[in-house]
Amino acid sequence: MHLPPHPILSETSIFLQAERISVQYGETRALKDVSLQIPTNRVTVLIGPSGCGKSTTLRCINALVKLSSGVITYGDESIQNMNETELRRAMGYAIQSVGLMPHLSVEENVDLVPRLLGWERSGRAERVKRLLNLVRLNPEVYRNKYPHELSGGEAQRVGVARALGADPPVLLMDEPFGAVDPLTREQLQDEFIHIQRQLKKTVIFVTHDIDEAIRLADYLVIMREGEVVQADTPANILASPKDEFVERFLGPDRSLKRLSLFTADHCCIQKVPSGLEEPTKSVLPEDSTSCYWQVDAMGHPIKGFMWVNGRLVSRVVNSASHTVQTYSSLRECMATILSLGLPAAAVVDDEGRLFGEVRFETIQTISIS
Ligand SMILES: Nc1ncnc2c1ncn2[C@@H]1O[C@H](COP(=O)(O)OP(=O)(O)OP(=O)(O)O)[C@@H](O)[C@H]1O
Repeated sequence: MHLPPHPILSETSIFLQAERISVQYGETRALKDVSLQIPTNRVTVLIGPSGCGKSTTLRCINALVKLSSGVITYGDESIQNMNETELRRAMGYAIQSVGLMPHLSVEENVDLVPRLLGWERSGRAERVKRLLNLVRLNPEVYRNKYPHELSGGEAQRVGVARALGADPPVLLMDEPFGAVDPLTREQLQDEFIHIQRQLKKTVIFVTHDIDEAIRLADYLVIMREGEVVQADTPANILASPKDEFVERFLGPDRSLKRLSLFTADHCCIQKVPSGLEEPTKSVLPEDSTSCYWQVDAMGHPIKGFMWVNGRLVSRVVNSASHTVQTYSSLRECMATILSLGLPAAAVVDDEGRLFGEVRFETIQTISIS
């Protein structure tokens, strides 16, 4: 390979790589001598302006497009030489338009690849249930629905569950969260991070959205006109964009974007003043950069307290939009802090119980460091 070794590439094994691949569609050279190494068990995000060759790269990896030259290898084998069953076992594919079979129920859609691979029927129903739970769709509610009965976000979730159907080590995702509103998109990103922490797949993810890319990528590949312009960790790219094109592509708010690189658990403080009762003066010093969190009997936050001009003032924090998860980005933490006007955001666990807090002061230090 002629690519310089890269830290993220040397700390993970490389199983999948493209070596000098080109693709010609008639007069159009969609890919020009692209070399890429995909870090195993990490998320690689391909991004670049429309028509730069992102989807073509993904389709080459899935052997849906014929290479004009070059080779893609998976382990020791050329993708081109793998048969359909081998490919299906190795790679799950989720796309923007979801591509669910309209005449099949949710269960049948998720079960599609395991069934085609001839897996035992007995274990498959259980697997569908587990996958639907994983993408946060209640199997009892959704199993027998048909695609036309789903919202855009629900359909995308089913698409992801289907791509995970046969438990492939590699997941190819082409704008999988493209066709939904920004709030649902953010929710799907959160869930994706949550799932990836558990499953640790080798993911190749195509997106148009630079914020999504920075948030999800371990390894970010910026493409332009059929070529790779820069491939590195998002932190390195934000710190040193290679040229003016990359700089323009990242946009002017690079320090704010850096906050998307970290999640709440990165700087969450767990021992924070909290209790079932409203606070007394003594539990929270007047110059505190922390909050006192009042919780209910289950440990769910109800109110956050802070000092304002010598008075303890409270804000209601009893809904998901008032709190953040351990895997929420610091950018989301910042938004929550600003919208509530508290010095910190309450971090909750999967059951919605108080886990700790992320302080404005800490975020500020990270954003300028
Ligand atoms: N089937 C095809 N036949 C002819 N040209 C194609 C075909 N598919 C893609 N192209 C061309 O190849 C180039 C790369 O397309 P590709 O879809 O890979 O880009 P992209 O970066 O994924 O774009 P977008 O972000 O708009 O989805 C474009 O110029 C496109 O017009």
